Parts: sequence; C-alpha cells; structure tokens
Amino acid sequence: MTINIGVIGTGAIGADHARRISKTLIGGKIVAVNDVNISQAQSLVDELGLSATIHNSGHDLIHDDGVDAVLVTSWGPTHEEFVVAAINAGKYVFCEKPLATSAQGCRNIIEAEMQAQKRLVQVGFMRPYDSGYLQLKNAIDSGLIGEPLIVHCAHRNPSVPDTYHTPMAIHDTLIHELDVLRWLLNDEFVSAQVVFPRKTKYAHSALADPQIVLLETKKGVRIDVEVFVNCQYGYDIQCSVVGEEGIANLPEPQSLLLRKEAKLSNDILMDWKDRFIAAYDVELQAFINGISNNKLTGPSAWDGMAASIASDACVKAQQSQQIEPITMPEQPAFYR
Ligand SMILES: NC(=O)C1=CN([C@@H]2O[C@H](COP(=O)(O)OP(=O)(O)OC[C@H]3O[C@@H](n4cnc5c(N)ncnc54)[C@H](O)[C@@H]3O)[C@@H](O)[C@H]2O)C=CC1
Ligand SMILES: O=C1[C@@H](O)[C@H](O)[C@@H](O)[C@H](O)[C@H]1O
Repeated sequence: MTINIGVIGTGAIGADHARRISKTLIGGKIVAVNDVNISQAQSLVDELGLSATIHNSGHDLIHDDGVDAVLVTSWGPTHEEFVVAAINAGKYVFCEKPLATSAQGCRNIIEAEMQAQKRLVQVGFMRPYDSGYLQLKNAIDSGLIGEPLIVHCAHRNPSVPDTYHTPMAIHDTLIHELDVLRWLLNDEFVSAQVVFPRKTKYAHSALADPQIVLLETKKGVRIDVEVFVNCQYGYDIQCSVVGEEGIANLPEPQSLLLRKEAKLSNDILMDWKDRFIAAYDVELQAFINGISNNKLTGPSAWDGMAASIASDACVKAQQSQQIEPITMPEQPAFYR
C-alpha cells in the first residue's frame, strides 16, 4: 500500500523530507506540493523528477482527493491553520515543530482532532527517534543510574540569521528540549526561569545570546539548558542525566578519532540536518507505517501542546525575569 503525500512548504526541511520519502523511505510517494514561493515548489519537483501536482494554496492541496496525508513544513505561524484544515478533511498530517505558535493554537488543534475521534496528527519532534536519546532513556527506564535528579543540557548552533530574535531561542530552539525531556524523564515541567549571561559579540541587537533556561519537574528534577545559537564552533547537542547511582550522557555522534600533528581530534557537525539525519528518517517512516496500520504512534498533538505550554511560560520568564509556573492540564484518555 502506497501512501500519497502532499507537502505544504518546500523550504529547507520540507524539501529534505520530500527527498527522504522519495529516495530513502518505503511506502510513501510525493504526489502534490505547495509553497507560497511557487518556483521553489517547482524546483523540488524538477530535482526529484516527481509527477506531482503543484497547488496554488495549501488548502487546495489538502482537498486534493489524490492526497492521503499532508506534511506541514511551512513557517510556524501557518501550522495551526493547515493542521486544522487537514483534520477537518479527515487526513493524516505530519506537522513540523512547533505544532502551533501558542498553546491556544495547539488547543484548537486538539479540539479538532478529538472531534474527529481519531488520532490524525504527528508532530515533527524527532529526538525521541534518535538512537542516542533512546540509549539515554533506556539507561533511565532500566534503573541503571537510579532515579534522575539533575539534567544538564546544551543546544548550540554555529550561527543564526538576523531574523532570529530572543523569544525564538525558546519557541524555535529550546522547544526540542521541552519535548524530549518530558519523554526522557516521563515527567512534566512545573516551573521555568531564564537567565541571561554576558552576551556574545556575535549576536545582533534583537537577540540575547546565550541564554540559560532553568526548569523544574513535578518529581523535583532540576534541569539547566544552555541555548547558545551563535557559538561559532558547531551544531552541538548535549544532555547529561545525573541519577542517584550514576550519570548517563547523550552519546556523541559517531566520527573519526584522528591522531595527527600532535593532536587527538574528532570533527563536530555544523548542521542540524546532519546531526539528526537518521532520526528524521525513522520518524517519517513511523508516520507512513502508522497510516498504513491506521494507528499513529509518534509525538501527538498533546505532546505538541505540552511543549507549547512550557514554551509560553519560558518566553514569559524571559520577559518577567521571574520564576514562572507551568500548569499542565490532565491528559485525556484519547491521548494516553
Ligand atoms: N524538526 C527539526 O529539526 C526542524 C524543524 N523545522 C521547522 O520546520 C518549519 C520550516 O522550517 P524551514 O524549512 O527551516 O524554513 P524555510 O523558510 O526554509 O521553509 C519554509 C517554507 O514554507 C513556505 N511557506 C511559508 N508560508 C507558507 C504558506 N502559507 N503556504 C505555503 N508555503 C509557505 C516558505 O515559502 C518556505 O519555502 C518551521 O516550523 C521550523 O521550525 C526546521 C528545521 C529543523
Ligand atoms: O528545529 C531546528 C531549527 O529550527 C532550530 O533553529 C535549531 O536550533 C534546531 O536545533 C533545529 O532542530
């Protein structure tokens, strides 16, 4: 059974996902594309030699009878509208993070999905599919390091464009930690605080960089996340879980260990696309398989909303410079 997929937003990750569906994964076919920049959609079709309809709007694509499932990979502020439309059309939808740009937007999606009485949404949080994070989770769940007490994380990008401003460190970047830590610790956040250290000379005037986000969970675990998006040296994701009986660190990506000219060295990746390349493959294959089995298993709209609730609190904490509470609603049986 082949799942016919339409892609809304053929920019960086939309094009990458279309490539992996066409060249690497099994069971999916790109049959329709749309982008506000039509020439970008056209060049993807040309590059991959697709026989796909180029639609003038995302809504036309969603209502195309030949499309079984939709990938929403356009800019964040457009996600809610397209995801709700796909749900209302009874179609499966994979939406890149953030599910919506506010918790209220996510609630609207949840309402539509619950009304449809079927899980139709998977959110593009790929870290739970990363083999390193899976090893870390196994170390926690098996009791290898005892109960987690503290988590130290870092999310570093070499640089960001001038359009990237202070709140984006939370809702564009930290949002990955806000999702993966809930999953990793099987816990919920209860408060957030944001501390601004001395600013790097590489950050422009509308961006405070780096930032340290301090989170507390229901079970009392304390978490610090350094978000540093102009670190220059690489794309570097760190996560170290301090438990009662030991410490487990996220494995480094595999790379050649070189002894040369009196130095022992490893390369560090520069691009997020390379760091999680395998995880993106696995998450999208899971989406395709979930549709074939009529049962999605990946990060749900509820997970998208939980990350957004925490994200909203962190943005508030950036502004207030206070510890802000995070109140997570009771999870309905529909999402358990
Ligand atoms: N899971 C992950 O690791 C990553 C997720 N993302 C997320 O994916 C989304 C897209 O990011 P990028 O591909 O980096 O951005 P991008 O700017 O490269 O591509 C977005 C595309 O969407 C198109 N677009 C915008 N509004 C549209 C609309 N109303 N209808 C149709 N097309 C529209 C733009 O013309 C552009 O081609 C964002 O939400 C971002 O946060 C991005 C990078 C990595
Ligand atoms: O989602 C992503 C980007 O949008 C974001 O800008 C990066 O910081 C993330 O690491 C990447 O995974």
